[in-house]
Amino acid sequence: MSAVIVAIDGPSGTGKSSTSKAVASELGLSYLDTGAQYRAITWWMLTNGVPVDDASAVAAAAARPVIDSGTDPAAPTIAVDGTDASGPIRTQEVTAAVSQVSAVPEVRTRITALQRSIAAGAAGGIVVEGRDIGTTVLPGADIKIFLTASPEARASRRSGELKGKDAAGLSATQEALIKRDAADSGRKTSPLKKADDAVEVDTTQLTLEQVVECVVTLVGKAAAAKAEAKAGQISK
Ligand SMILES: Nc1ncnc2c1ncn2[C@@H]1O[C@H](COP(=O)(O)OP(=O)(O)O)[C@@H](O)[C@H]1O
Ligand SMILES: Nc1ccn([C@@H]2O[C@H](COP(=O)(O)OP(=O)(O)O)[C@@H](O)[C@H]2O)c(=O)n1
Repeated sequence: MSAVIVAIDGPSGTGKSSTSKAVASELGLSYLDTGAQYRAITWWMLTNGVPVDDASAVAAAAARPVIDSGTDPAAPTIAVDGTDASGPIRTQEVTAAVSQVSAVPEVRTRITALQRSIAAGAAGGIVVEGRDIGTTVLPGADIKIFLTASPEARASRRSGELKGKDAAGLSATQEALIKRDAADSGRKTSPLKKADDAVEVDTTQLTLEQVVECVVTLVGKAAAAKAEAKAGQISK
């Protein structure tokens, strides 16, 4: 597989992380979870007493945390100021605050620059998943995929992850998910949006294996087209 850049976007619970990791592992590509980076900066704001509902306070602090993402799809990592943050970034407190923090333009500028430099450094190619990868972060990606699924399917997947510990209940989980999607889609800077040239895959009725197979096929086609275009240029 040549060094393809794959952008996978979509709302929460559509299968972005699971699909991206599996596709990257299967094709020998690096993997970047951009949601984990927004969660990491949000966790830093919360633990450092920055009021997350004050956009100017968040903007003023946006450059302070050092965020480091490991891009091995078999063992992705996220560290903040040298400390492993993979557990704390998944708490309900962070989930509830992340849309507010990620809407602040100074946060997006900083994290977008970090994402672009990680993608540029992935010599063997990379799968980058998030909300604005195809539209803003990597508009020149070799293949863009936009995953969707019904709100019911997404909520039941999220609830299933909590394995009986979904104290809030399925309908509250669905409500929180819809609220976060609305905030992510409605923000001014770089909202959650399908790129015009992205391929939309509705995963509601598909198993994870079927989604992975579909994406692997799409990436394979994009890689072949890229290799062919390159060969054409060389022979000219
Ligand atoms: N097609 C699918 N069918 C059923 N469950 C799925 C499917 N895709 C993902 N899942 C499960 O749904 C949950 C959320 O998936 P995840 O990849 O974290 O979504 P996202 O990154 O879009 O929020 C995970 O527990 C995952 O195993
Ligand atoms: N490229 C991205 C990725 C995530 N995000 C923000 O980060 C949050 C968490 O992303 P995530 O991918 O971890 O969310 P889940 O769908 O996995 O719960 C999103 O709700 C967005 O607010 C973003 O703004 N842009």
